[in-house]
Amino acid sequence: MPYAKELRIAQLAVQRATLLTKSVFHTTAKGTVSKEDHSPVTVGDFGAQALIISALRHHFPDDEIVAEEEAAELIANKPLSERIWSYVQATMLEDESAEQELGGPIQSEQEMLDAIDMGKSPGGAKGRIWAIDPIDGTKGFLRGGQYAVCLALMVDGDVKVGVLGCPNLPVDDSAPLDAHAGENQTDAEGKGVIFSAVLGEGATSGALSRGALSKEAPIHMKPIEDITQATFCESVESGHSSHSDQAAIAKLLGITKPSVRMDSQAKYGSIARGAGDLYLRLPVRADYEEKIWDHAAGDLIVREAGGEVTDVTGKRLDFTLGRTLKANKGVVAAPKAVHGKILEAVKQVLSSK
Ligand SMILES: Nc1ncnc2c1ncn2[C@@H]1O[C@H](COP(=O)(O)O)[C@@H](OP(=O)(O)O)[C@H]1O
Ligand SMILES: [Mg+2]
Ligand SMILES: [Mg+2]
Ligand SMILES: [Mg+2]
Repeated sequence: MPYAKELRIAQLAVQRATLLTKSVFHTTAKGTVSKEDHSPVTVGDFGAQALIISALRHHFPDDEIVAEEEAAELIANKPLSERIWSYVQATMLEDESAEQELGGPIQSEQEMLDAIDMGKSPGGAKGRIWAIDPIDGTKGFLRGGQYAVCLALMVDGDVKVGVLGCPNLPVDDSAPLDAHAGENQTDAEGKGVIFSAVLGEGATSGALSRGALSKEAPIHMKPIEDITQATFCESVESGHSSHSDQAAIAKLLGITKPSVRMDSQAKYGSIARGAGDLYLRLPVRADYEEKIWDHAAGDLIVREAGGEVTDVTGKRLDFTLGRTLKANKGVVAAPKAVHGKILEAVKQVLSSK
């Protein structure tokens, strides 16, 4: 299979990073600080990013990396840096050979800070570029809701590999779609799923494990016979996508079921495995540029599962333009057969505003 090594390393790296986020979640002080745009970042985001970048550097030292977080804040905040370092040191895959495969532990706090700062590539249309969102849905993570550790490889601006680690989603692809699923379930009861895709090779899901990778199975979007019976997913945060526009679109399509609100790219994973049907992300602000790390893995996983992903104008998401999706507005993801119909409703709602 093409990109077999990249896929395996990405899956192991995502799996290890989720272990760190889970241990941070179980402490009361998550080291939350507010970034310049007033969004939160935690010990979990920084630590997960350090661990993923260290694994990528070990195997693919010449690849570029576009990652969400940077170390500037930590250089000025030594206690926070030390806390992250203690989690990074303590996190390893329980399977020793898998841990070794990732290149072993980061050697020092400084090396950790350096790793965090290796994600500053401007991105673009040329070469091999990894996109990392160490915790997507940080607000969901803090609430005990959904979040995802996200990693994608782009080659010449085309997403080739995508991996999403979703520690709070049920493993079972046929479990009913429920935004609160993870909240009442333990890991032993089957919580934690990893979604993956390689371009042209399909999409899969498997159990997130604490060690070696688990067995995976192919996933597919659910064919929709009757759009009025569809379930659509949207963000929890009304500041990230327009709940009112999404409700108007659903109404126009005759959808009566309430939306399922969940944070993060767990939405892409959920529709890719047929637990939900549609994902609508209508812009709230005309000037917001979606970040590539918020979409690269999910876009590929949904397309490989039989879906179509475009923006609200019907254009494919364009990952060639740098760290943001400058040429796109919003996201409309649906099974291929009905995407055109959904898009018509989106356009109609937007043009009547
Ligand atoms: N005004 C806005 N419009 C759209 N997305 C936004 C936004 N402000 C922040 N976001 C992004 O929304 C992501 C979460 O998506 P969702 O709403 O689907 O859970 C955040 O990722 P992080 O949590 O990684 O920062 C952040 O990048
Ligand atoms: Mg963020
Ligand atoms: Mg994100
Ligand atoms: Mg994030």
